[in-house]
Order: sequence, then C-alpha cells, then structure tokens
Amino acid sequence: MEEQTKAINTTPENLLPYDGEVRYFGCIMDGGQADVYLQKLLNEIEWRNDEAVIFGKHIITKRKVAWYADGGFSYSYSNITRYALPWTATLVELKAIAEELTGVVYNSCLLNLYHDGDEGMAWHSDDEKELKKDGSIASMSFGAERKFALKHRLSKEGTSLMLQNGSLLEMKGTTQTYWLHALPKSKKVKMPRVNLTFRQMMK
Ligand SMILES: O=C(O)CCC(=O)C(=O)O
Ligand SMILES: [Fe+2]
Repeated sequence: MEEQTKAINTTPENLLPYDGEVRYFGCIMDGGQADVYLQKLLNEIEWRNDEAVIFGKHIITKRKVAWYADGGFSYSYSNITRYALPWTATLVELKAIAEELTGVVYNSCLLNLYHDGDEGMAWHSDDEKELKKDGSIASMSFGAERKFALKHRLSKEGTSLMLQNGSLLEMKGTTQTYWLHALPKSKKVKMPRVNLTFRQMMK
C-alpha cells in the first residue's frame, strides 16, 4: 500500500447526541487509491441481486449484494440459507485498514453495489441476532458520494452526513438498538457506489 500523504483523523467525534456512537473517520486513503479499490471491487466481487419476501411477494432488488466471511458462516432468511464466500486478497487488505482504525476485529463483510442514485437502502437497523450485541460495524465507501441518514426510533431526532469516496464510518454501542439508518435515493447521482460493512458475527 502507498504511504498516506494526508493525516487521518483517528479520533473522530460521536455524531449521535445520545443512545449510540457513530464516528466518521472521513477519507482514509487518497482519491486515486480509492478509485483503484472501486474498480477491483466492481470486477472481483461475486455480485448478485438480493432476493427478499416482502408482504408475501418475492422481490429481487436492483441493488447488488455479496457476503464474505471467515470459513463456515451461513445465514438464513426467508427460507434461504446463504453461505459466506471466502475472503479475497482485496477484502483482506480493506478489513485490515478498518481494524487498524477502529481497534476491532471483524469476521464478516456485507457488500452493497448501488449502480446509481435510483438505488438506495430503506430505514433499518442492523440488529440481527447473528450479530454481536452492541458490537461495531465499520462501513467503507467507494465511488459516488452518497448521503447517509440516521433517525432515532423514539424521539425521531435525525442527522445525516455525506459518505465520501475512500471513507470510513463506524457504528457501535447501542446505535442499532435506538437508531435507524438509511441511504436515501438521489436523482443527482449518476455513478456507482460500493459500500462494505465489516461486521462482528457470533461464532
Ligand atoms: O450503503 C450504506 O452506506 C449503508 C449500508 C447498510 O446500511 C447495510 O448494509 O446494512
Ligand atoms: Fe445497515
């Protein structure tokens, strides 16, 4: 890896006023390096359309997904069992960068490919029982800059920020219990974005 030219903010402030911790490290690599990673991820990842059952209807999302993890992990939903793919060299590199900055070791990664601003992610929290309770999620972004929104479940208080190319965001503590997050659609965005969320799954 090339040497960093700009200093990374290794102790970013908490963006949430209460009930959780969300920290934005900003860009953790230069733009050229981020562009190289974007191309590698677009080409190397086994992207597939996500399937889900919503209101009894079987739907296939426009957004593409992939799931990589330590050996042996599987995950079931809507009567489908998915097996994790083994880490690629690129993902091992990116996982090491996330772990170095957050001080947490991750054992799985969910990847999302949004082809343009017509694709997004609805309000949700990542509170599946398979995930370590109050654990850390490290979210790395490549490609088009997109808005990331957070909303408290009870008070409805909200905040948002732009996730830049080559940036890192960490969510931890009680964030997934009390806050929802979303990636709103945007007519202005014409370029793809790849997002990686490194997660701590229960063994
Ligand atoms: O694309 C993003 O920044 C958010 C992804 C996300 O929330 C998720 O995969 O659970
Ligand atoms: Fe999420």
